Amino acid sequence: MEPSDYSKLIRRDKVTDTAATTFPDSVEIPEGFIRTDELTNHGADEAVIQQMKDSTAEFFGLPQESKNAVAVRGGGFEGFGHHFNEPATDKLDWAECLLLGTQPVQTRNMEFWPTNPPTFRYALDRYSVEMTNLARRLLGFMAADLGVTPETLFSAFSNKTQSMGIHRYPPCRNPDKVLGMTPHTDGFGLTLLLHVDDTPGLQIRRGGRWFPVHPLPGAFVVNVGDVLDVLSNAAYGSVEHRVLPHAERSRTTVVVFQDASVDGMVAPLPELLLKGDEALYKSIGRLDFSKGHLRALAQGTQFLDSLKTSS
Ligand SMILES: O=C(O)CCC(=O)C(=O)O
Ligand SMILES: [Fe+2]
Repeated sequence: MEPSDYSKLIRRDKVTDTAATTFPDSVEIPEGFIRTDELTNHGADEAVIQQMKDSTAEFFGLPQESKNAVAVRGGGFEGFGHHFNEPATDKLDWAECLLLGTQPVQTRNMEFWPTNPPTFRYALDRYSVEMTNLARRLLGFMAADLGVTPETLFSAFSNKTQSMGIHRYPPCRNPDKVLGMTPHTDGFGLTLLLHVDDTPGLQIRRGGRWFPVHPLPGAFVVNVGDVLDVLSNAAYGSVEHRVLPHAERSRTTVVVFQDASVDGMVAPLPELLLKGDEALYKSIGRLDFSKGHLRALAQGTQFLDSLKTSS
């Protein structure tokens, strides 16, 4: 793998359009939305990725009662079902989703890990490790870009929670009437999104407008979450995104969230502040951060705004 390929992702200035996107040349790719469209040699094992895709597609193809074997229970997050329906709008997102905690290994709730298809658990386990490693490679380049030691970012991310959202958005004849996923920013460190098929649907908001992110074969979409936004002291901004359903085709994605914190806190990296940077965010405990993030989502507000030191 060529380091230069990774460093391309980290650029925060103008990134020129590639064939796979619909960003007009004049539009800057949003800060912090570090896309891996040129990065087909990301170093993750293709066989593992393929098995993850195949198992995912097989799982969603099963009859409803099979999928409900791992249905979400009570007020819990993990399991299969309809998550993310916005109480404020009373609208159900046009999606089915399997949510799982995948790392650290000892925190896994295996009752939510499907045994059908029989390859799924194995695929999930191997994919989980590949994504931990891919994130680590990205973090190495981010550290260089931020001017901090790699260990600073590695330790912020190591042994933290990794979770997966495995989504299927069925086709919808009235795509303008519903959303596949409500606008939000991700409430973790780093998000690694794999398109299982080539159906478009993901959009990001920039300057009040929505821009489509088209799937590119063999590439990951890498999204900065709110936690990394704070850790990087706003060098990498998280970006609001949403999913629109497609009129004729279903769309399936596997989304991995790598969490991060420093001594249980979400705060600008001390090493950045030691260099003399002014903290742009207040520090907050990891749990309070989650609560605030969820509350803001329900209210349709931006949680990070409330953490800005200038506000
Ligand atoms: O499926 C997608 O394209 C996006 C999913 C997403 O934004 C999420 O799981 O947070
Ligand atoms: Fe998201």
